[in-house]
Amino acid sequence: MEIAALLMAAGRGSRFGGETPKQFLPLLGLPVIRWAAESLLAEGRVDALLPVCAPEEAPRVAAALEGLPGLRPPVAGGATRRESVRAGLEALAAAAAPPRLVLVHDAARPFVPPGTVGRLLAALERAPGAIPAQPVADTLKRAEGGRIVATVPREGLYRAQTPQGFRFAALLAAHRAARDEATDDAALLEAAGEAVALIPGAETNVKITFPEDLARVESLLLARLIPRTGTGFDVHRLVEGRPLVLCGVTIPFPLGLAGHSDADVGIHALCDAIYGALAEGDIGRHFPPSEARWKDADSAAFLRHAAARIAARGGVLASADVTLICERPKIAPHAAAMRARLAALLGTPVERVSVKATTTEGLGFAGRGEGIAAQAAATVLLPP
Ligand SMILES: Nc1ccn([C@@H]2O[C@H](COP(=O)(O)OP(=O)(O)OP(=O)(O)O)[C@@H](O)[C@H]2O)c(=O)n1
Ligand SMILES: C[C@](O)(CO)[C@H](O)COP(=O)(O)O
Repeated sequence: MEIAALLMAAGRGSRFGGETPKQFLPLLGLPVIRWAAESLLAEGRVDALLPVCAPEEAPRVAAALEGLPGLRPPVAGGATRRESVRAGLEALAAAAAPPRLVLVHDAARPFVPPGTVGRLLAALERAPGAIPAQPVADTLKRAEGGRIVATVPREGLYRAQTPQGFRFAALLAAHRAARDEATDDAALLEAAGEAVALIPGAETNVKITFPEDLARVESLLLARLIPRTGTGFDVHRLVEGRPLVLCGVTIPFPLGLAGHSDADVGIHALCDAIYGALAEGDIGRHFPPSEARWKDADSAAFLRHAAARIAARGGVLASADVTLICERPKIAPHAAAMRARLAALLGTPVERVSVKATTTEGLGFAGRGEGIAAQAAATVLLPP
């Protein structure tokens, strides 16, 4: 194996707070750690990805990283970041073929700027260690008891980021020799008297430390996403002896809609709009009417699937708008409940969901009360 990467995820996120460690929180629908891993692997240079996490988090890490190329089973971390990295390095050292180079990346840094890994690997041809870093731009003060005691010259000062890259043997030796704590791995190589090169860092390579960092990263990612819009249209016939289910809400009415599933035209049109925005076919492709298991099915399952497809593509639903077309029943009294139900199924704030209705002025099949139609539009923000 040439290049391995340790993905550090054993921290508790005490400065961030909350029940769930920050690296597992959702960021536009995907866990932070998934963004970190995908952006680390995006340049296609890493042969093995070794997550390091608390033992009880192993199932959560495996689920979050499922399907990524080169993924290895998680290694148990320690009480400090240094101990966790050491555990990961020892696991690599015990492998049949230890790597020549190793990258160490924080799972709490979800956005590795493109080109970073290539620049690190190139720098490792000249030095045993290399890290991305940003020059300090603010004036630095040292303070005691809330009072400034000195202004620290900022010339030559940098803020260290990850991923950090190392020749594996050099980093392993530095960790094995380390006696003191260190907040990054470069510090251990420096202490061992080894050269560590700098490559340009980026302001977008944020480490999520405090809650406001998550909001900052979310807006950075949103700015990179591309809006894609899809439309959907569906019609079902009104018949006796069936419940009337529209946009996930059962409405008292003497007739119901006929169909293979529960024939919820609103949800069907919205699913098609979402699949259209994703360019992933239509509802019939995902849930063929030829399959008996969808007979009388609750269409809620179809909409949950469409929402899961958005998340799987790393996207987010920006808006969903459904128009029901019928003379009767009147939709307005039920529109709020329908919006709430659709939003719950989509896992999205209700403000992003709209349900409205129109008649056809008595014209056509809808005007004659033979059936109900629905049209929908959905806009999804997707990574490029
Ligand atoms: N014992 C530890 C501590 C930290 N980390 C990882 O190292 C990265 C950077 O650490 P930091 O931001 O300090 O995370 P936490 O230790 O979780 O945060 P805090 O210090 O606020 O508790 C994170 O991805 C974190 O999961 C780790 O693997 N093992
Ligand atoms: C490794 C690191 O992300 C480089 O900036 C940072 O040092 C981690 O430090 P923390 O104190 O554990 O947040």
